[in-house]
Amino acid sequence: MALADIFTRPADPGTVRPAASRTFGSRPPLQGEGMTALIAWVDQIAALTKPDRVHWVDGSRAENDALLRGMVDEGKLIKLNPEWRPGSYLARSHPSDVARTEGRTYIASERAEDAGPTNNWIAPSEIRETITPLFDGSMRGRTMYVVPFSMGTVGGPLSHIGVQVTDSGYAVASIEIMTRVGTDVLREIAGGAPWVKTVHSVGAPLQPGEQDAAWPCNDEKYIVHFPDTLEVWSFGSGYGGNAILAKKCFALRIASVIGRDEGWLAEHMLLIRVIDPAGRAYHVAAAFPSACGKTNLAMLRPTIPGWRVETLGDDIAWLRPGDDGRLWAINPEAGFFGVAPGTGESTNVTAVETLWGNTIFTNVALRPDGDVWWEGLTDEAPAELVDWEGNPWTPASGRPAAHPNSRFTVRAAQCPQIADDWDAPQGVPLDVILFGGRRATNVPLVVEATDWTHGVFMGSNISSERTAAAEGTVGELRRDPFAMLPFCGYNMADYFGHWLKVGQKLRFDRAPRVFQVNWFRKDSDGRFLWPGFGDNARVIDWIIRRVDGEVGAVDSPIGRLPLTADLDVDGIDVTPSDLDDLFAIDTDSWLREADLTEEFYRTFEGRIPAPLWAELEALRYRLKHA
Ligand SMILES: Nc1nc2c(ncn2[C@@H]2O[C@H](COP(=O)(O)OP(=O)(O)OP(=O)(O)O)[C@@H](O)[C@H]2O)c(=O)[nH]1
Ligand SMILES: O=C([O-])CC(=O)C(=O)O
Ligand SMILES: [Mn+2]
Repeated sequence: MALADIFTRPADPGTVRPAASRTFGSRPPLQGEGMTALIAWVDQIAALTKPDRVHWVDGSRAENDALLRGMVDEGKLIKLNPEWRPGSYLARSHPSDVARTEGRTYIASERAEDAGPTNNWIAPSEIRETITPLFDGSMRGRTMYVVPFSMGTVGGPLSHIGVQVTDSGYAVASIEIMTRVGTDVLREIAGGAPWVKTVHSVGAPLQPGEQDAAWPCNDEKYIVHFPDTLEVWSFGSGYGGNAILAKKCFALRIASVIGRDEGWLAEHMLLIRVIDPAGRAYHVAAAFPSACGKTNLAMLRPTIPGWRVETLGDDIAWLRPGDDGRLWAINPEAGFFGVAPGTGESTNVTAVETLWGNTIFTNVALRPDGDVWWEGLTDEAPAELVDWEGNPWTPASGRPAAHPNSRFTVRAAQCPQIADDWDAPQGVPLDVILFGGRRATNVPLVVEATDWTHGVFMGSNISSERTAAAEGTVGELRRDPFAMLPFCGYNMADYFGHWLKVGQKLRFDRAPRVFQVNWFRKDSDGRFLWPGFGDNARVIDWIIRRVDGEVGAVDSPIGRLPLTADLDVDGIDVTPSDLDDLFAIDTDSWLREADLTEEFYRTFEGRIPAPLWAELEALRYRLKHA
């Protein structure tokens, strides 16, 4: 018996895994117009990509086990020692395929102005001419998997369905963790539910008898979105956001366009329920750029007594105004694709506990005992490791053992503090929205927006230092409005306008309150001024007390700041002078930021909504007259 058979997955309240009852991988005998259209589309893609086999994925345990076992046999996954990490695997990507490739990511809307200046626009006909020959025969020698998935509970009022065809077993296994996969989704499609078409090929056809690579991919990469026809075509990469098309491609880029047309918002946000010492519950959504702390805040363990956080989502939230004038949110995903480095007992113990088993790790280091390791998991590195590229490693090697963008993929239901109702179809009503980024200077620990429009202005101005989550120079400051710069599927000026419009649908006294936070401010020696992680609960505490009207605030040119006495810093190493530095507002720097905002707004050639220009002028006025 294979090890994979011994270690069964724990009961998972998030999904019902159906039994594999019919011929393995064959198309289920469902009828209906929707099914006919799906079959025709699958046939068409197969005719183009020419796989050896087509496998319809049913999401069953048996199927998943067979897939993973096959990948181990082919050398594509390393099975971890089940004594330490049951049901878990390590994948090592090609060194050229370790992050999203934003330069190769396109929005192919009919009109260039619909994509806007922040996206790589390309004409649909032109890019189809470029990529069709690449997909022609691209799956030769491989299996083409047909993966029906739902974002949000199957059939839920905020949910949306997609189908990914892919020639990557790694992508299939990841989608099975990150979304709800199965025949119940096909039943929805058969019954006429609309669905998004997503096509993925690693772009590495095999000649008969040719030995496959451990991580097949292609130097040429194209991640192309067609918002007008609700399609995604991704070629050449097997990595996360490039290959799990349900995630950034569908649930953000395509969904943002659907949301624009239907009156809701698809956002790069974590989602939590915060419970105060009196037992009152509040819902908080927070938008931070990639690798800026969403997963960490989503799994927060407050260091202040009496407070509790329940996890609802760690990366994506879909927000919709309800009939009650509140803004309702769901997490459309079913798993976490989290950054490994920096995840440890002292920073995010919840994540460490979530990863006990049933996890796919990508590009972390391997221990001699068959478990995994990455920088920050423990204070001290093991004496001997195999690094993410498969080479021997010791602490003296002078390079990281795990890739800085190495990741874990694990089901949400495995998180020890997941909310019981995390997949409730109607979602939760939001009390607070946070915007944040990684800023060594200028941006205070927390500042409150005066109203919705000011909050939208704040969101449109988020900038952050670049991280390893995408290609580019780490540390360089870039503007990342709403943490959506790489993920908004349409013109960002229109997107800002859409945010203003959504605000008008909310009852003014029930709209979420908006705050900007920055856990990453440093002193002149480059030391973080704020301890972060579990102590971020202290900032949340202040925010919740603001929402309840229990504490006042100080008006500043950029928004409302806490009165120093109201921020609970009992028992942490934050001096009064640190606090001054955390909240210092340098007028000249902010005036320069305002100039940069103007420069940024001007790139949209007249499309920025007037209320945001008014906010900018008001900010300048306040700064000059402070
Ligand atoms: N100094 C400091 N670092 C933090 C804090 N929260 C998170 N980090 C670090 O920031 C990095 C990324 O954190 P994540 O929570 O994985 O970021 P994310 O926003 O979920 O990233 P994506 O999955 O790429 O969207 C990790 O190395 C964390 O250790 C904090 O409060 N303070
Ligand atoms: O999409 C990815 O590859 C990883 C991710 O979550 C991000 O970059 O925000
Ligand atoms: Mn994350």
